[in-house]
Amino acid sequence: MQRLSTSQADFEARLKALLAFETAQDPAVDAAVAAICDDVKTRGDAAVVEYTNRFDRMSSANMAELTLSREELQAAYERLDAAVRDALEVAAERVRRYHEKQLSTSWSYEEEDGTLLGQQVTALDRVGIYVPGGKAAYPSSVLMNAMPAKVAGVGEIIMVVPTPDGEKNDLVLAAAYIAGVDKVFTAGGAQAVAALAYGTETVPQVDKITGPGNAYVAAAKRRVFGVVGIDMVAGPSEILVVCDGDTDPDWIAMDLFSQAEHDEIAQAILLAPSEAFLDQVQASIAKLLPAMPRRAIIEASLTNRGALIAVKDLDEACDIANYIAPEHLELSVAEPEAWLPKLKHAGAIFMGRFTSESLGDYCAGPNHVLPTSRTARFASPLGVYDFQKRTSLIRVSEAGAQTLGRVASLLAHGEGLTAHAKSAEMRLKD
Ligand SMILES: NC(=O)c1ccc[n+]([C@@H]2O[C@H](COP(=O)([O-])OP(=O)(O)OC[C@H]3O[C@@H](n4cnc5c(N)ncnc54)[C@H](O)[C@@H]3O)[C@@H](O)[C@H]2O)c1
Ligand SMILES: N[C@H](CO)Cc1c[nH]c[nH+]1
Ligand SMILES: [Zn+2]
Repeated sequence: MQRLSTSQADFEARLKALLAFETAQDPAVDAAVAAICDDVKTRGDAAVVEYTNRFDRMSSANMAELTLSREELQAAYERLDAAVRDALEVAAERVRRYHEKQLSTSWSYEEEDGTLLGQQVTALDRVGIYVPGGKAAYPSSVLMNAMPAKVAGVGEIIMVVPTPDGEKNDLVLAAAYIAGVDKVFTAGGAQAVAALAYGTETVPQVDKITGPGNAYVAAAKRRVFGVVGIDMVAGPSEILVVCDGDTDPDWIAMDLFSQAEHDEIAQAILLAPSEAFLDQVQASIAKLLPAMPRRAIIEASLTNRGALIAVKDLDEACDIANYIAPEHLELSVAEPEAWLPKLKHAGAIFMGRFTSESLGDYCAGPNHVLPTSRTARFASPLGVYDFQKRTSLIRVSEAGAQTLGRVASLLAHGEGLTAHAKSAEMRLKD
């Protein structure tokens, strides 16, 4: 894991190099994904089955073998250990309650002359949710995608999830059952994204695709955008911890591991105003890492995209945090609220020493599908608003047509658009 300091002359260049890890736009990945998407568009189910067999080491004969019914989801739910099932229910309920606050409603207002202006909010008809499953199974991601869609009132939710070696995860299926997912296909990667976007004999075409995934999933979502909507391109997980030096270094080391264990190219960075504290965290990492079951992934991630960075003070840490615009920002400091006004760019901010990022991953309530790769500069967490859309409403009264007609006519003539002008003028009384 790199040790950096903002006092180094080449710090900026080193930080940029650390952040410039963008495999989602790797030309080789893009080329492979383009071929897969075109093939699925042309050959439908047959291509989805072939790619799924190849990449997930399966031997399905047809799409029916990759289709799960609500009954199978229910059976998985019933097989769960009662304590685990309760935990899933608690998480689902907390996620639902949080997202209900995000629900937008239609509005309108009437002007003095009787003209009405407003906005009608409607839910999407059919969405596809991508649940990653290559290196780990993510029941929590089922909830984080499906619950806001449900709260928004989406008509139909189609889920895709890879099941490498054909191993289905009961927690994933049970989460789909709890969240009210309508159909599940056990396929992942670019082929599943393409199937949702273009539709196949078996997979219904959706209006929007949401959910995180690896570089192949990200490239496929970029590619099909326009045919369908997408939420964002959420890539490998990231954590940035800002610590004042007074948190148990073991806690901080484990928080860094928690995101590093997702992927060899996950990002884990610590900013602290004390070299001595960074030494302690480094020692904790060395002590705790050997016992971690996903040690190889964590080690690779910390080597590829990990750093312990010494800063001058917490003010400087906030400036760097804004530049990094991380998916998750842990503020492990005495008074986290005091620093909030300085922080603009992060997918989610975890405030205080007891708020481990992992609580947000599962059950705090806010969504864990968050902008990565510095896109928190302009993007927001997945939410109910991603499953709703807005339509403008305009009802002009006869009186309103007189005042607005004159304005529109002048502007239309200014643009040289005579039909526009006449259309407004014809409604003028004199
Ligand atoms: N931001 C979030 O909310 C969030 C949540 C959970 C996971 N994640 C991230 O999602 C990612 C999940 O990645 P994953 O790999 O575990 O699962 P995944 O489901 O995204 O990808 C697995 C699929 O990738 C495809 N694939 C693999 N190798 C391929 C190849 N050589 N050519 C073509 N296709 C290939 C296969 O079809 C396979 O089914 C991780 O980076 C993790 O950090 C993010
Ligand atoms: N940290 C991931 C988002 O980057 C979400 C997750 C799911 N399970 C565990 N973690
Ligand atoms: Zn996580």
